[in-house]
Amino acid sequence: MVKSAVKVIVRTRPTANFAQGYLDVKDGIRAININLPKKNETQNVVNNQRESYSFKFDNVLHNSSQETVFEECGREVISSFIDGYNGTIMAYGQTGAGKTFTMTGTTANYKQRGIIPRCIEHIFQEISNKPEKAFNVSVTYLEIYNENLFDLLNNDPTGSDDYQIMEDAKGVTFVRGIQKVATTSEEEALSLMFEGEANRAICEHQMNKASTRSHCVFTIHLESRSRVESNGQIVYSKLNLVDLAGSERVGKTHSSGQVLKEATYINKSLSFLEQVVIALSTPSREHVPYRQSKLTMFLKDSLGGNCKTLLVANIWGEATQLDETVSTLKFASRMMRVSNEATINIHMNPEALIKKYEKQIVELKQELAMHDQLKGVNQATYDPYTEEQQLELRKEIKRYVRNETEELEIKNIRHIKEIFQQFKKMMQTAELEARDRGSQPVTQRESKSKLDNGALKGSEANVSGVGDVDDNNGFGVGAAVPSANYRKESVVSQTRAQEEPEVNMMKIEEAEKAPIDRNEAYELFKSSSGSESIVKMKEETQLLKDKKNAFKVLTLQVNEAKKKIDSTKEEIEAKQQEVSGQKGDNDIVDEEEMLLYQRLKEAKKEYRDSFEERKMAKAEIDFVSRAVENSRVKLLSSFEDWYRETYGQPLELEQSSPDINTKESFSRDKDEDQLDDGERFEKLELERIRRDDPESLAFYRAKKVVGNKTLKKTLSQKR
Ligand SMILES: Nc1ncnc2c1ncn2[C@@H]1O[C@H](COP(=O)(O)OP(=O)(O)OP(=O)(O)O)[C@@H](O)[C@H]1O
Repeated sequence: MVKSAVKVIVRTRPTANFAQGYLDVKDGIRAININLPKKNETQNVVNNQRESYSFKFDNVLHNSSQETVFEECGREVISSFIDGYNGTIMAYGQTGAGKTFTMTGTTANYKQRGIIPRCIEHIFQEISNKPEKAFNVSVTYLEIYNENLFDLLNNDPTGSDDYQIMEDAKGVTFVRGIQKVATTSEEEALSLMFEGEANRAICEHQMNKASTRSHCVFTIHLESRSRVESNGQIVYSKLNLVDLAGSERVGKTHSSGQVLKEATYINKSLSFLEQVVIALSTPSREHVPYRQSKLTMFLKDSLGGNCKTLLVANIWGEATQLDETVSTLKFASRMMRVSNEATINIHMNPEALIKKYEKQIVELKQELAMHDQLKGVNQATYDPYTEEQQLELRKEIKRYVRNETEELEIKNIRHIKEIFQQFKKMMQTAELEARDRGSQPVTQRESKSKLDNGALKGSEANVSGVGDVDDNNGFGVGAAVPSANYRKESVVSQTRAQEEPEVNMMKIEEAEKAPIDRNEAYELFKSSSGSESIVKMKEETQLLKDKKNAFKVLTLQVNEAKKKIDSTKEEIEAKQQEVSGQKGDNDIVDEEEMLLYQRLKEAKKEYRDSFEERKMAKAEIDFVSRAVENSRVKLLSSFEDWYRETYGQPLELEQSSPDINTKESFSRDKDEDQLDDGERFEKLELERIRRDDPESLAFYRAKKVVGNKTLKKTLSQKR
């Protein structure tokens, strides 16, 4: 068991107006001293307000880089998170102190990325260094605004009353209804972060709320199991990365209306967070008021107990912000008193549980047998009935139904269950036979035989005597008239409709037995359940082609306009030289030159317009390419599902994809000469990143994906 207190790190936002003399930041000795100016000095009023404060923290990061902050805050939490401990990193502080900068960073700049993208990067790195374990990573992104919950991974993040914070039997908190998205790579997880940020901005706009007024929690969920030991253990852990709402006090903001309402909610939830923290740091505590706010409910399993918690207190070291700085530091130092006992969250996997239960069952049976013996119930057994026992029981039931015996002797619960079981089987057999008889064509021979036997007389011909007892099969469907026994060879005529299903059945049976070559299977799939997807993908591919053609035309237009600009400029220059050669007439612009300027202006406008249009077209191409790629992946996975269902076995790995690409005649890796300008630029850019800064590749790719999605949203809103 690891014992740790909540770690508190103070980070200062760099400023040119640092409050020298009032604020003394000693990062070497991890302390901050504050000397407040006396407020009432000038009014000759006795000033009881404390003037100086001294705080000590786990660390003080003064004007530090994002990398240093991550090294101090993220590393340790991540490695214990990978080992199965929950972790929480929270950014606290007044609006503008740098909470979002600390947690997310600037999304436009890789070097300035914050704790969340760095955690994602390191988690996937650590995972790849542990081949002996299998990991599943998933992500949720929650926003709490005015005590309402919003799912930032939902493309319509306008909140829902269905979202509810719950707690499972093991005390793990979760939000019912929000999306938990599985991710297999750094790039995917980063895309989700960017998507959440984009949704947050959209939601902010739609609901007219500032992001600073809400709490945001990006949670990474991890599930790991050993690949080498079969101990059946699954280790679960979650890492909450929290960007808290601005902590400034309501009084200071002199607010009203919506702003006051928001401020009240924030102050309440932060104050409950503080109460929870104080309760947790009091050893004799009886009750911790988690349920007072959504934030504390959600963080319940991440503040006390099973968690490693870290608070980054962001301060803004300017003289005008001193009050807020004191308030932030007070909160931060109270947080340091919380003591956590972190434990690994181990759950058993279902197979291991089954083994455990089987063992328990054997032991319980042994105990029961002993119990029966002590009570003199010698025959009690708990194994299933044998075939002979079942047959014997069926005979007993028949005798009972025929009234040959008054009652069925009941021996024990197992016996009752078996009677019901057999009774059910007999009923099912009877029903099946009744159905068979109803659907059989009557052959001439059988009809004749019925007539011979006098079995069909007038209306009696329809009476089958359902419910009579059949000695062979339990409950019968009446007297076993010859026509009731279906024999294929005796059927004189069958309709085509009756024949066909049989032929098809044979085909399927054959197919199930012998899986065919992947390409043949793919052809079959294309003409059956895959046809719709193929059509959709073809349409998208065609659309992509059209967009690319349009893009080429626009590129030509841009180049034409550029040529026009250059040639007009040359003409103007020539004209100016010609004019300057003519004495005494150098300041006057003649009509020809005027026209040239006019032409230049028009060419420039043409250039700008087609350049903008081309930019838009490029973004659309990116978007449609992704749609095609998505359809390709979906098609592949539905082909795999179809193959598994049809042939009862999965498609071999080496069989899976390549032919689908070539068959649909589009490929992700094109030759250089097949690329258009935009694609060529993108390729060069990716090559540059790969060469100069390979670690940032996933970050850029993820940003591009989300950029496309946001564009899609924007386009669809425009329509
Ligand atoms: N350590 C830092 N280095 C450089 N710039 C910073 C730093 N901290 C904050 N900033 C800049 O200060 C501004 C405000 O920061 P940020 O938005 O992160 O504050 P915040 O506390 O999250 O505020 P809010 O509550 O409004 O979300 C941003 O422009 C951010 O880029």
